[in-house]
Amino acid sequence: MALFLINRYLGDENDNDESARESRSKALLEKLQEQARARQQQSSSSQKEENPPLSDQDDSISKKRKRKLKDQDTPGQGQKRKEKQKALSGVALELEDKELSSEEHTTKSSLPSKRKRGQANKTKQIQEAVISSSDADVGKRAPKKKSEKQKSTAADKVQKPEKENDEEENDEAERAEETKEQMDQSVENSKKDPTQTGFTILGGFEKKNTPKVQMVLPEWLAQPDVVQRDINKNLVPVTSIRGICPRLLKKLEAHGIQHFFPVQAEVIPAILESVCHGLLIGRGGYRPRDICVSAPTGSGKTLAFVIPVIQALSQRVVCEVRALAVLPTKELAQQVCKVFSSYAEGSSLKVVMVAGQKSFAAEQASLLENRKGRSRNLADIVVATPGRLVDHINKTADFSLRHLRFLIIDEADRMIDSMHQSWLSQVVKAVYRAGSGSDATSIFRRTEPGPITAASLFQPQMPLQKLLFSATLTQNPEKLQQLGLYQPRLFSSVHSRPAATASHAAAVPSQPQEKFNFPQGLTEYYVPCTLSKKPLLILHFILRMKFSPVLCFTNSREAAHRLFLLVQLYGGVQVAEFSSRLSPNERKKALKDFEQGKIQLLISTDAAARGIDVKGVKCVVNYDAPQFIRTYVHRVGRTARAGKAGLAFTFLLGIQEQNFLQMVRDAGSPGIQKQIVKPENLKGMEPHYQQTLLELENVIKEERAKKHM
Ligand SMILES: Nc1ncnc2c1ncn2[C@@H]1O[C@H](COP(=O)(O)OP(=O)(O)OP(=O)(O)O)[C@@H](O)[C@H]1O
Repeated sequence: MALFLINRYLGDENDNDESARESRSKALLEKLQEQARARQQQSSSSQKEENPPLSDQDDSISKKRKRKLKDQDTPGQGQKRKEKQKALSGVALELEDKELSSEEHTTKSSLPSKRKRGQANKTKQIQEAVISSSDADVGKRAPKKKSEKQKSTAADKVQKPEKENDEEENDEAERAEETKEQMDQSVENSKKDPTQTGFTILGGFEKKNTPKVQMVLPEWLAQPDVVQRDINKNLVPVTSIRGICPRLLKKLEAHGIQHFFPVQAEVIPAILESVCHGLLIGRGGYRPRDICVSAPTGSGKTLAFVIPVIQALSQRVVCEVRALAVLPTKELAQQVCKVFSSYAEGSSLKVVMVAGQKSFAAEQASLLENRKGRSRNLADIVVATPGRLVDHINKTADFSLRHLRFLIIDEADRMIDSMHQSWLSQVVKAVYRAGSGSDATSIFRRTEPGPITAASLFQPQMPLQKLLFSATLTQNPEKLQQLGLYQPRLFSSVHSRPAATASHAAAVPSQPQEKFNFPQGLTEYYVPCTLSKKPLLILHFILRMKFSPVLCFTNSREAAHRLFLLVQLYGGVQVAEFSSRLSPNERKKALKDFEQGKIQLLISTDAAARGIDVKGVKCVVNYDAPQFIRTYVHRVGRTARAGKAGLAFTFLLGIQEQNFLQMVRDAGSPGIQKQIVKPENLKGMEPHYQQTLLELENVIKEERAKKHM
């Protein structure tokens, strides 16, 4: 093979006379060897002088390689190899000389050491090429590894036996290891003294204790007007609140209300005060402050806005939309509309609901009437869900909010979460939209409030006052900021958080656990259980413990439906479900039946978790543990309302216990107790329950089949 290469170099590869070619080659070889040896001696002595470490390295590598190959060779092969290597060294040097002479023109200026290093490397490459081909001759070529294929060094272009590759890889690894050690050392040194290496190390790998960002609450959030939690001990006679007309007092009496609850006693006077000089301006001639209320579930927040709004609007002359209450669900809108209507009864005020309970056209007809080509407003107070409200703003011609004085946002934290629907910005736009005709030129024309100047105070403006209510109002200023509140005033029964204000600069830890208030009459329990025993437990609560009516919450409508079917099949319990599976009318009927005591167990999704006021619910069961504390607060708040007593049970799987209990305690629960239901108490129900499970499978199959038909 070596001879073939020489021949090829000499341009004789097509020569067919094998013996002649060989003798010519041998003669040439000997001649070349002579020359090469002389030159090699000359060059190696000068190389050693100039660059000893590199040549030493190369030498040691080639020595190692030779030793290894020698070990692998058979005696005959060894002899052959020696001959070939001899020949090769001569040829290689001849080649080098040729290449170098052409290179010399271009690289004369380069350093001699570089040139010699290049020579040595080339020699090595050619040697390797010849050695590998000789190995191939003796049938020792190993298949190339995938990873090796990817390497694109010059040596790789020539195939190498695997062992040789391995050796090179080892050498590479050794060199890489050394380089790494050197780098590590330099990093260490530079850490101690950056000037030593000349490099500045950016960033640090060690963990630093960065001080936490402290959240500072705005003053109005940190220092609220305190609302007493205990309803029963802080009742205020209705007659002691000034500004409520006799008609309203009579209405209150008719509803059996002689005393205001604490939240009502605080908030009603505050709202009435903002309209004491009429609807145009607030106290002292200034724009009234917005009001935020955070008070426990069932503490009477609805009347806290219904009474003052009706009182404020009772003097109005022309019917225009002056109050708008926005609620997250149809059921809640219906409930609030009912309260407004009952207290507006007997006055000239009109209350209209736009929540999708009726057709769009029917809602339009209840908002406006057309008389002799002129449309007339029919609503003073509109109670709406955000979606339907936006539809009317955009699609109902002449539906105007230009006279809106009160914007009530009930379940405010939930409504903030639905801000992405941009309903609030649409409402605000509609409020300040320029009217037509006399409206546009009127001195009472509304413009969006800007900075207070002499000119802005000169023109009286109808202010838009926002009233926010929730049992779990967020204290996150960023979230509240989305509502664009004007000098807000907070009424809150939550005062367990450390008070901090920008002016006092007292810090509150960032991301603090929000605290909520639980109704005073509520007793909380958790029941450890397994997944399969949950249905038995709920049956046990109603059939054995005689808890009724029970409002039971699941985490999905599918779970609610399955449990409903199971209890129905088991028998002996008046049960209904309440979820988005049902039509609005079916849901309305379920709630009504439950309230009237026709239903013992109402199985619901979180659709009924907020705001729903069903009188007489003695017990709430969290069949599925709620994932969020707000959901828990609202669910358990369906009982223990208006200062009454109530029980809340949460079924907990072993895996849920720790996290759930921690979450409830952190939120400020007065205490959740463990309630164990012994397995023997459920045993008697099990055979029938197993039977029911089999029936349930068939019923579900039938339902599915019907659905796919
Ligand atoms: N002053 C009062 N005296 C007696 N009962 C009252 C009084 N005020 C309100 N209630 C009754 O208390 C119950 C709860 O009131 P309401 O629904 O307004 O509570 P809430 O604070 O809005 O609760 P939630 O946060 O769950 O919506 C209602 O049934 C209501 O009729």
